[in-house]
Amino acid sequence: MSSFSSSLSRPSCRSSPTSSLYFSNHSSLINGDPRRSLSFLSASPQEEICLRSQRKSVQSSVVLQDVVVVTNSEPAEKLKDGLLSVQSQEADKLVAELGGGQQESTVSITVVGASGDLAKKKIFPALFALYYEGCLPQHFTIYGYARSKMTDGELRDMVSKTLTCRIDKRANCGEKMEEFLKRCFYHTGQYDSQEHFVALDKKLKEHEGGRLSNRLFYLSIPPNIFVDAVKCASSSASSLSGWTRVIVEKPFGRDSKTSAALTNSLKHYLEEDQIFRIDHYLGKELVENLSVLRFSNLIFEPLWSRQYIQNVQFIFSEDFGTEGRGGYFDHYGIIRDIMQNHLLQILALFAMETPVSLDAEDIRNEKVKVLRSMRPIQLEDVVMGQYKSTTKGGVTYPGYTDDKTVPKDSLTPTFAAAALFIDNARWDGVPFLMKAGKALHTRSAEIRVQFKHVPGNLYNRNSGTNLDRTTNELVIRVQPDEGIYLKINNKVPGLGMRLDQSHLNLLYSTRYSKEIPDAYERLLLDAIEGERRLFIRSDELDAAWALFTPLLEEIEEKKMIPEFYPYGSRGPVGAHYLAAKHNVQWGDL
Ligand SMILES: NC(=O)C1=CN([C@@H]2O[C@H](COP(=O)(O)OP(=O)(O)OC[C@H]3O[C@@H](n4cnc5c(N)ncnc54)[C@H](OP(=O)(O)O)[C@@H]3O)[C@@H](O)[C@H]2O)C=CC1
Ligand SMILES: O=C1O[C@H](COP(=O)(O)O)[C@@H](O)[C@H](O)[C@H]1O
Repeated sequence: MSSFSSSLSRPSCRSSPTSSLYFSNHSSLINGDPRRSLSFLSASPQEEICLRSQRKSVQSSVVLQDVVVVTNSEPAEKLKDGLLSVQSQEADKLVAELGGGQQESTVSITVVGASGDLAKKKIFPALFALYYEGCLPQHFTIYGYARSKMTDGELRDMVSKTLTCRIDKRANCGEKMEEFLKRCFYHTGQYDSQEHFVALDKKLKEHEGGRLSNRLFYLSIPPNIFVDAVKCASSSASSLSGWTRVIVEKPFGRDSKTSAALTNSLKHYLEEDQIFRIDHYLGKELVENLSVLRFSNLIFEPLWSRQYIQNVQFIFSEDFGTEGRGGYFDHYGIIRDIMQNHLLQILALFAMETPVSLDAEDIRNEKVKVLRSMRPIQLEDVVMGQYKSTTKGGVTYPGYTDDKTVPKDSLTPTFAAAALFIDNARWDGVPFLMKAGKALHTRSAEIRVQFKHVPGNLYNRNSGTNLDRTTNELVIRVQPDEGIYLKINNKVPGLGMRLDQSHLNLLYSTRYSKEIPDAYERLLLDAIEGERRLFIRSDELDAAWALFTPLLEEIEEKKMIPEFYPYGSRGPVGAHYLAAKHNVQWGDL
């Protein structure tokens, strides 16, 4: 099976010891010096070094058992035979020399809100996975920061309970966990205390040991304290020698006004390029693959328009309720929690024009353009629901308002469906339907592209009476059971002429033996590398809020009452009427 790479490709960080040459074009420059380039790299099995330079500058990758550094002063043929191989522990020194005596660097990652749910569930496990894969730099330290009193040992205990190894990554996993935990520390502090951040800064400096310091702060805290934490981190714990970046978790405000206020406050302390607004759906494998599917397969891009596509559906469903997050959720609701960010981001990637390049700014420019071409959502194109308690098989499932943190008379929607339109030449008149809900019958996220009917189809009479059932549909299943399939009409084998609909099916678990990395791994690594492509730029955020704010205000002003649906059902029937109004049938029925 062949595999290939591009300048955006990320070779698996710690390549397994092998002598294969993947590809090499010797074009990356060290310190911009056109006479010298860096090909690289791998780690020895004993000591991992993930020598990963900016992907913009490194385009070649030679993977060998030892760390390998080559310069393009050698002709290509000679490089293959005469690679300069060094012991892994010497690699940094050598690279520093090649880089003109550049200082060794270190990355300190501070998880602000380390005692919380997201930190435990996602951030520490993702950092460990990156460490296991050899993707973290040689010199790195992880600090947990929160108000809860904890020792380093207690943090390590807490974190160790969350770490797992992938099924295909069992070798030395226990050892790796131990090594990783030794790099994790904890600092107790208030989020608005300069003094506490000064103390953190002091500890970070001790670990950095005089190396060039790069610092990443992950704000895993409630949004009302984002600005306090950013203020303290930037004034008292910024790096003085390297970069300082801040990952901000959603929600980025509740509407255009509050989002703009948050952006302004953040920009008071940080430059836009220091702010990494995370939308973890952009880090999901199948969402990353959307552009690959579309732009690297000739068969799809020509069909990607109103000429062939009848409608597109973005569907998110969870088979559990707000469980434990009712307090947060009630203030936001499903439209802000899922549609305005996760589903809209996927829609923008789906519908944007071809970017000039894969550069972050080129992609984000196209996303902004398509978002700004969209019509603000009309209330009559929205259906809302809220789950109610139900008893099934002797088990009673709670309703949304049974959650103690939710007001009994809450009108917050836990389900919504909406029809959106893009007023540009490519998509004029094509309904983009979104559906998102909690406490439904299943957990899934998918994109469904329903194509138009075949004009004058010769085989209509062999396909049954319902023409809608014979349209082609491309399904991108984001989760679970990641896969892509295309529904096609096919002749049922036999002497007669009968057609049925079958699937051309790319199921990831059967095609690829590798386990799929969690979205947070990709995004954390991108933030460490300064790759902004999958993070939300402030103008994208403005455009996203501009679409939803008038609708949200109207819903709140009019105190719209959501339709009730039983926990574990398929959601309110109103969603079907909405689809029918736009001549669409939901594909997930
Ligand atoms: N959990 C999830 O699945 C997801 C979360 N997010 C977002 O990520 C961020 C973190 O989420 P999550 O971990 O669930 O949040 P938590 O509610 O668990 O809060 C994280 C930490 O912040 C501190 N904290 C909580 N409330 C307050 C408060 N009122 N004032 C000061 N400090 C407080 C607590 O630490 P201590 O008391 O020790 O200081 C807590 O452990 C939030 O912005 C959330 O919206 C986004 C997507 C999914
Ligand atoms: O951002 C959020 O996402 C989760 C769903 O994420 P997933 O990766 O598990 O699909 C959702 O449960 C939560 O309400 C929302 O805030």
